[in-house]
Amino acid sequence: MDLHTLLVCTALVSFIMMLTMAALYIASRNESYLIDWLVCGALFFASNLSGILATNVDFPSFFHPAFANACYLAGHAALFSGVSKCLYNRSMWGVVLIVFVGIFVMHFVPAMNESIELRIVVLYPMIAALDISAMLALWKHRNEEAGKAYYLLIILLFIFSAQQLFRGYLLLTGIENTPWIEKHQLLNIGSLAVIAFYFLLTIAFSVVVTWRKELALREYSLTDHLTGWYNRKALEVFANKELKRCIRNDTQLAFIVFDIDHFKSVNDQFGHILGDKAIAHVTAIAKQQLREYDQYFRLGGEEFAVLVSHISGQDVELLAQRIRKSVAKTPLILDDETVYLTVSVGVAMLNPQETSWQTVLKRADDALYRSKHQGRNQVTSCGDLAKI
Ligand SMILES: Nc1nc2c(ncn2[C@@H]2O[C@H](COP(=O)(O)OP(=O)(O)OP(=O)(O)O)[C@@H](O)[C@H]2O)c(=O)[nH]1
Repeated sequence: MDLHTLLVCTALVSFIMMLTMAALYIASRNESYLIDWLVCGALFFASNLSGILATNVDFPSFFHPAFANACYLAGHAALFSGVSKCLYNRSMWGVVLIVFVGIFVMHFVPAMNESIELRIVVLYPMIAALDISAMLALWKHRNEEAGKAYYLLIILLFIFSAQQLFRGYLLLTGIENTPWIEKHQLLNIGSLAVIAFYFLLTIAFSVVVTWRKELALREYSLTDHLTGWYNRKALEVFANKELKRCIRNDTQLAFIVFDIDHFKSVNDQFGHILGDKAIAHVTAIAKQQLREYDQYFRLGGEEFAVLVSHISGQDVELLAQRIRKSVAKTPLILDDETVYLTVSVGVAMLNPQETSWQTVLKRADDALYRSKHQGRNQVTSCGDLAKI
C-alpha cells in the first residue's frame, strides 16, 4: 500500500474514533473523561490530516513534521489524561499542552529539523513513556470492580509501546543490515500498527465507558436516594457475600438495627418534607460512627441496619451505643426549629453453627422491639454478646 492511502485510512479511523467518543459523551455526560479521549481522537486526526495535506500542498519545511508530530504526541498525552480523569478524576491538560508546544518548538532546533534519526530518538520513547504511564495506572486499578474493563486497554497499550520501541530500534540500528525486512515494509507495518491501534483503542474506550456505566446503574439501583444508604435489595446481595466470607474465615458477623422513635409524630408535627430531612439527618449522624468497611442499609421507612464483621460482641455493643448517643445529642437544626430525635437499637451476632444472615437480622429486629417496649432510646442485645 502506498503512503498516501495509508495516511487516508489512518485519518479515517482516527475520525471514527473522534466521532465515537463524541457520541458516547452525548449519551453519558457524567463520563467526563470521554472529552479527553475525544480530544485524543481529534489530535490524531489533525496529525494525519496534516500528513495528507503535506503530500499535496507545499508547506514550509518546518511546519509539516512539527505540527503532525506535535498533534500525534499530544494525542497520546490526551489518552493518558483521559485515563487519569477516569481513575483519579483529574485531567492532565497541562501535560497535553506542554507536550504539544514542546514537540512543536523542538522542530525549530536545526539538528532536529534535519535529522529523522534524532527525531526518532526523542519521539518514539516519549510516545512509549506516555502509553506505559497510562498502562501502569490502569494496571494498579485492575482489581477494582471496573478493573476487568481496563484489560483490553492495558494489553493494547503494552503491545503498541513495545512495537513502537522495537520499530524505533530497528530504524536507528540500520534497517539496511536487517535481512528479513526492508525499510518500506517496516514503515508500512508502522502505519498499519497505528491504524489497528486507533481502531482497537476506540473499542477499548467504549468497553470502559459501557462497563463503568453498567456499574453506576447497578449502584444506583441498590441505593436509597434519600439517605445514600444501600436499600433492601442490596442487603440480599451484600449480606449473602459477607456471610460466606465470615464462615470461610471463621470471623464474626453482626447486625445493628435501629429505628427512629416516635417518627410518626415528627411527620405529623413538621410535615413529610421535614420528616425526610430528619431521616437523612439521622443516617448522616449514624454514618459518622461507622468504619469504611461497615455496610449500611435502609430497610424501609425509618428503620435501618448496619452489617458489621470482624468485631467482638463487646465492640458491636459499644458501636450501637455510639450510634444511639450521637443521634440523641445532635438535634436537627432548621431555620426556626430544633428537632430532637432518638433511636431504639437492637443488636445480634451470628451464633456458632448458624448459616443464615436472615435469622441474625430477625433476632436483631426482635431486640430492637424490646428496646421500643422498654422505653425507647436504648440498645438491647440478643443474648450475652460480651462473651462472644
Ligand atoms: N417523611 C417520611 N416519613 C416516612 C417515610 N417512611 C415512613 N415514614 C413514616 O414513618 C412513620 C413510622 O411510624 P410508626 O411505624 O408508627 O412508628 P413511630 O411513630 O416511629 O413510633 P415507634 O417506632 O414506635 O417509636 C409513619 O408515619 C410513616 O408514614 C419516609 O420516607 N419519609
